[in-house]
Amino acid sequence: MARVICITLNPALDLAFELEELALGTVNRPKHAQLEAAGKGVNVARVLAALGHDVVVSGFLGRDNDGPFQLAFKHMGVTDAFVRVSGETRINAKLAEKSGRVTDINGPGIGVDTAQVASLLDTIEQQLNDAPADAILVAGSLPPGLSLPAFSELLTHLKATGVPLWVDTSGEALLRAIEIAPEAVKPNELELADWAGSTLESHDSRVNATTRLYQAGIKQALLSAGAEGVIWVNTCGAWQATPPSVQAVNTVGAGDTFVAGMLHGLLSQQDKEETLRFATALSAESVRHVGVGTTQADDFSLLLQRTRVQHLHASHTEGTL
Ligand SMILES: Nc1ncnc2c1ncn2[C@@H]1O[C@H](COP(=O)(O)OP(=O)(O)O)[C@@H](O)[C@H]1O
Ligand SMILES: O=P(O)(O)OC[C@H]1O[C@](O)(COP(=O)(O)O)[C@@H](O)[C@@H]1O
Repeated sequence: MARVICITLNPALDLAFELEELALGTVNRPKHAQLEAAGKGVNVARVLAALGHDVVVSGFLGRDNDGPFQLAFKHMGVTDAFVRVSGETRINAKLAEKSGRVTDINGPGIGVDTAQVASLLDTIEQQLNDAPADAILVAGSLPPGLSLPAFSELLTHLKATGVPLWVDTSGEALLRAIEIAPEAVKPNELELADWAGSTLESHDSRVNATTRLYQAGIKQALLSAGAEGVIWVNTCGAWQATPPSVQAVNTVGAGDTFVAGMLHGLLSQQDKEETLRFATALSAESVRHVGVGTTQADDFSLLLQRTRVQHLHASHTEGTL
């Protein structure tokens, strides 16, 4: 069992709607709606805790609506080390259609100030004094008020603790994170396209971009591309994983499930291919329903068997690793 600190700087209550088809500019009446404490680090924590790890959740939470989060943390069995700030945590709408298409409406979130960022760092330091951690994850977008230089500074401090730092973010924050060279990053192909300087639609372009991420100093460079699967480049080489074909009902949380699966495998000292197979199968499991993936699904072993993992030919990364 590992101890992991999952930081969500901008958490959310996810309001998931299940619709036949989204009709713009009119009243939609979904068959099903669900409100759940979420945000990238919270979702990763949910999966890791279910897999038996000791998890601390932190970041910034609005004081005025933290009830659903407190309940969720209790249910998950994680330690709540969120810094409370005044106001309400955002609600993100997730509109899932029968076709599998999902429209995300992610609010800006509540503002934080310099003192609250300092308080977050103190909280993490306190957690590390209480007990060592095996990994720190920073996941999701930045809340208003947290500038890019302040984010870089935060990551620099976290990296300086010596605990392997994993980052999953997007936009300018991703570019800043790559500059800091954490242990691992896991963008999707749209999120990495800006940094890569081109779209990442082809397999070769994805392998090249992930290899470049590794060369930029990121020891575990991971790129996900939905149903197309994953590229992973690390010191031992490059791998590709292709998930089994599943009926996609709601893809929200797939990336978070994948990150949690990778952390689980690596922190449990599992073999690399086994780790990648597990994380990919678990993320494919997650898209069949609202929320994160579970190993409790009846057919999980079948999903594992149907996940293809390939050690890429040396020519893909020749002279680079
Ligand atoms: N339609 C799908 N079918 C099967 N697996 C999927 C599908 N969409 C996502 N996944 C799995 O979830 C992982 C993460 O999904 P992706 O959409 O790339 O991440 P993010 O949620 O961060 O955008 C993929 O690498 C894949 O293993
Ligand atoms: O912080 P951001 O980038 O707005 O993302 C937050 C959203 O991402 C999620 O964590 C889902 O992320 P993934 O689909 O990438 O796994 C939602 O729960 C949440 O609403």
